[in-house]
This record gives sequence, C-alpha cells and structure tokens, in this order.
Amino acid sequence: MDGLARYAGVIPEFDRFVEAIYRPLPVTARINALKTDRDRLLSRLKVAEVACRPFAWYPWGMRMGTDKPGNLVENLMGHIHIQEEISMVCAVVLDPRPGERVLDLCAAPGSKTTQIAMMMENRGLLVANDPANGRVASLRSNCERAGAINVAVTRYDGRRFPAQKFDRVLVDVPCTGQGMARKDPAVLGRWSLKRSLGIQRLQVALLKRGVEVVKPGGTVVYSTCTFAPEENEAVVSRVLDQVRGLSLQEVCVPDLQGSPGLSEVGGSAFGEEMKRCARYYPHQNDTGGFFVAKLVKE
Ligand SMILES: C[S@@+](CC[C@H](N)C(=O)[O-])C[C@H]1O[C@@H](n2cnc3c(N)ncnc32)[C@H](O)[C@@H]1O
Repeated sequence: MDGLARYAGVIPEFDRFVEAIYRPLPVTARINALKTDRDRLLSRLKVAEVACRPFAWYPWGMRMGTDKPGNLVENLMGHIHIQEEISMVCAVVLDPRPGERVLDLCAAPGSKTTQIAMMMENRGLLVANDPANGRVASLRSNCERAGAINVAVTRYDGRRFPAQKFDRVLVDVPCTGQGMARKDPAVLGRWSLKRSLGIQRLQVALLKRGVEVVKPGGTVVYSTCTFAPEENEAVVSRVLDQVRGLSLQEVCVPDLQGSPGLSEVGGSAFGEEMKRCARYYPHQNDTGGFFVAKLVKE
C-alpha cells in the first residue's frame, strides 16, 4: 500500500484514511485581504457563477466550484491565492501580528509567506528565505502578485541563517510529502523509510536554527506535509532534547478536526508532550495531510 500500511493502527479510522487519500483534492483558495475586500470578492465570484464555500474554520479560505481557478481574473490580479486548505493552518498557528519581525525559513513558492504578510497587514518585516534558485523566482512573483510589500527575500541555507532576532519563525521544511498524495499520487511510490531518515538531519538542523533566531518569548512553528513520525515527532523531540528553554504548546484550531501527535510508535518513544502537536489527516477535513508543532522560547 505504497508506504501507508505502516500507519494501520496508528492513524485513526485507517480505512477512511486510505479511501480519502486516493480521492482528488477539492479546489481551494485563500482570499487576499491585501488586495480585496472579502464580501466584495465573494459577490463578484457569485456574479461570475463560480461557486464558493468559505471554510468553517478559516474565513479567508474557500472551496471553489471550478476546475481552473488559475484562469480566474481574481487569481491573475492577486485577489485570491490558490492554496491547499490544510496548508493554511500553519500561518494560523504561527499567529503573526502587524508590526512584528517574522522569518519564513523555507518559504518558496510563498503560499504561507503571502498568507503571513496578509495577517501582518503588510506592517513590520517578513523575511522570506529559500536557497532554491528556481523556486525563489516563484516566491518573488507570488509576493508581487499578492501585493505583499513588507517582504524581504533572502537565499541562505536555512541551517546557516544569519544571527538575527525574530518574534516568530515558520520552519516549513522539505519532507517526503505523503500528505500531498491527493495532488500527486506518485509521492506514495517514492516514499521509503530511508528517504524519511535521510531528510531528518536537515529537518532537525533547520528547526534548531529556527529556535536559535527567535527572541525569548517568541514562537516557532514547525510543519511538514508528511505522515512519517521520523520527520515529525522524532524531529521535534530531538530538538527539545538538544535545546534548553523551549516549551511545546498545544496546537488546537477551533472547528478544524485533527489528531494529537504521537507519543510513541513502532518501538520509538517520543514522550507524552508530543500529543500537543497536531496531525491533520485527509479524511478528517477532506484535505491533504499536515503535521504542525508550536514551540515557544522561554
Ligand atoms: C515545503 S517547501 C516550502 C513551502 C512554502 N513554505 C510554501 O508554503 O509555499 C520546503 C522548502 O524548503 C526549501 N529548502 C530546502 N533546503 C533548504 C535549506 N537548507 N534551507 C532552507 N530552505 C530549504 C525548499 O527549496 C522548499 O522550497
């Protein structure tokens, strides 16, 4: 079962999970308050006979009844950003405020960067970092289209991001992407334990740098779009072991169904506190899959 069989008995309602993961994803987008007014945008789409249904848990996100949202003039003008529903949860958990200094350590192509800029109302400083040349071009163009003018793009290897102090840091790391299977089923065939373990070292180093550059009292959100505990709880628990003065906070988004992080699996114990992390599975909200952890520096 393409690397999923190992989750039987781990993922709740496993049969429903498997059934959901082979269904195509609903088309979803985020309304961009930097460029448009929500009610006006929704009325315009209604006039254009594009069905839209805002999410119960997040008023800026919506399901759309069109196969080609990329062709909509609202997308070309940056009034909406096509974004998978569950990926919007990371910025919600990060909770950036206008006027703050925020770092998006692995930012390209910028779905979460543009969402964060919107939440910051374009005020303060948002550093969007990503070392990948080609992907940075999309990051820049997405920021421009979204009208995100408080963003500075940098191209550091996140493990060596220069010493700075931020109020909040998002560490949305590269991962094996099993949670994207509904968009690209080939990810399941590419998954192997060796690949998860191979990328873990980079994930740990990126999260460590994230917590180093956040101010005391600041928040770091770690996220992946994979189910593999090797890339999720194992990474967070290793960083908690290695860096003093961090606390793991409960991730709970009202009206969005999720499961607690895993305290142990397959002989590996990660600790009870890992239950404060959140796992979002495709069958719970009819979305992709995500893992989200929230750390606060004392
Ligand atoms: C999951 S994607 C980020 C998606 C992005 N946050 C968004 O919402 O559009 C992970 C990103 O990590 C970047 N990356 C890979 N190695 C990195 C490193 N050493 N430091 C920082 N970013 C890295 C990749 O180029 C990729 O763009």
